[in-house]
Amino acid sequence: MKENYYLEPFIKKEDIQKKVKELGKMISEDYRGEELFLVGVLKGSWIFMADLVREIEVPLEVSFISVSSYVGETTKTSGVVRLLCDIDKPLSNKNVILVEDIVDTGLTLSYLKKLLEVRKPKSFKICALLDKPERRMADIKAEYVGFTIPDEFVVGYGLDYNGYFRNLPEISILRFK
Ligand SMILES: O=P(O)(O)OC[C@H]1O[C@H](OP(=O)(O)OP(=O)(O)O)[C@H](O)[C@@H]1O
Ligand code: HPA
Ligand SMILES: [Mg+2]
Repeated sequence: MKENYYLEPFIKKEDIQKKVKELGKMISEDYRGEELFLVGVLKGSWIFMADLVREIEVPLEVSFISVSSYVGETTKTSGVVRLLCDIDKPLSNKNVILVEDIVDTGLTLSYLKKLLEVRKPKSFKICALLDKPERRMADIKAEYVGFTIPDEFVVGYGLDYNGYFRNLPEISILRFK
């Protein structure tokens, strides 16, 4: 990757951990006595998903779906959501929570909501670590949100730019020089 960028610290590792615990607690209380089927949206949600499931106390299964719309060296969506790999199990009679790293324009989640709701889950909710409401193009809302953030391109904790930075334990704003 070219070195024409710098990272501005934004959300500390400890603050992410605290928020993930809170989300896990909220979800555990809401689904007490029930079972859950969590669907992670690859690749961005994989780290968040791994931490979140360990904070949820109700019995649960995990699956993943892979889609992509931000392709290459860009901070703008292509506007076209591509399904790369589908879930491995039916969703009928499951309490589904779709787990996302970020809701930005909302095009990815709006595509996924339409795709999955026709499979007749018992219930369907969305949990997103980050929400960037200023950029919304589709009418979509997550029921569980970690942090509401301004219109900045962020990386780390699973979020990438051109495939890089997912491994950073904190979330930073990517700025170009
Ligand atoms: O609300 P939107 O504007 O649609 O943006 C959010 C989506 O974009 C990113 O995925 P991306 O297409 O970059 O794939 P990735 O998860 O593999 O990085 C992110 O992980 C969300 O899934
Ligand atoms: O701010 C972002 N960072 C990384 N990936 C993204 N996909 C949508 N918005 C973002
Ligand atoms: Mg991405």
